[in-house]
Amino acid sequence: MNMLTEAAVEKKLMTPDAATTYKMRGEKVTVHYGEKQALFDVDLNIPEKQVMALIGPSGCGKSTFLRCLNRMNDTIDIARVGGKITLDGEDIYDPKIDVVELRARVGMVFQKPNPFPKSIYENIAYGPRIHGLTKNKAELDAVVESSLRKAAIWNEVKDRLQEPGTGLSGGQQQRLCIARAIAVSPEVILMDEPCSALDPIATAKVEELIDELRQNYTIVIVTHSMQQAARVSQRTAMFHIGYLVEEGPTDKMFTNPDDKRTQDYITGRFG
Ligand SMILES: Nc1ncnc2c1ncn2[C@@H]1O[C@H](COP(=O)(O)OP(=O)(O)OP(=O)(O)O)[C@@H](O)[C@H]1O
Repeated sequence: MNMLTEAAVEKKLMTPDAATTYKMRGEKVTVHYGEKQALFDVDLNIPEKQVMALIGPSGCGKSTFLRCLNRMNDTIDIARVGGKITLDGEDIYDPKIDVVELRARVGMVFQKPNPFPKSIYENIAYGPRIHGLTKNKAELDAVVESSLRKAAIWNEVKDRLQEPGTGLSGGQQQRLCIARAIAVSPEVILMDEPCSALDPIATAKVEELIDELRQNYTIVIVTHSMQQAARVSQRTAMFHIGYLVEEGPTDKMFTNPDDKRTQDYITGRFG
């Protein structure tokens, strides 16, 4: 394939149109924390096998929206979610939905790497074991290895699988947490500022990994770094005080946004 064709194919992949498959759809999503409303009628669809960045000033509702996508807000007593969110067309707030299974399909990686206080091996093996994904030790070993390979950390840990996960560097711990999310074969991976606790070298590795992962997974990432959003995402959604301001191809959002608030935010005028 020549360069031009490759670029055209890439562009097509990156530009959702009528043929785009949306992995998740959010329709009129609202969230209240007690009396306080944190999200107002957010309509936002998540294209399959792309990276979508959620940006906006502190407190605008990015993490709140992210947490709606795998019902993590259910764990906050005062949170109430309204509207509709679907995964492959299925309403994830339907009472029939098994939330544990949903969170395996829509995995999450947090701001601060949070490995279990167990061995590197156990950190990865735990999920497949409780979800009954493997039949025996050999299969479990294979899942552990392939998850660590997909998270680009296998070579660094293969000789120390029985050592504690908490003994790794911050960047390694975050890739371990990504491997742990991958181990239960998710379809979507949610990342809430996954690099904010990492140094620039570890950040670069995680960003490289995110770029590789989008071949197989749908990724939604909350980030405060405009550079990071520009580097890793194909689509960007801008939030402001609980509202979705606009959403579009990352290139366009960073060069020619429709809304002045986006322009102001990406040029550092507020936030
Ligand atoms: N557990 C909670 N209880 C009460 N209010 C909350 C809770 N979590 C978030 N909020 C409020 O909801 C609003 C949106 O918060 P959220 O954390 O989603 O914003 P954010 O854009 O992710 O912010 P940041 O960039 O600072 O992480 C804020 O006003 C926040 O104070």
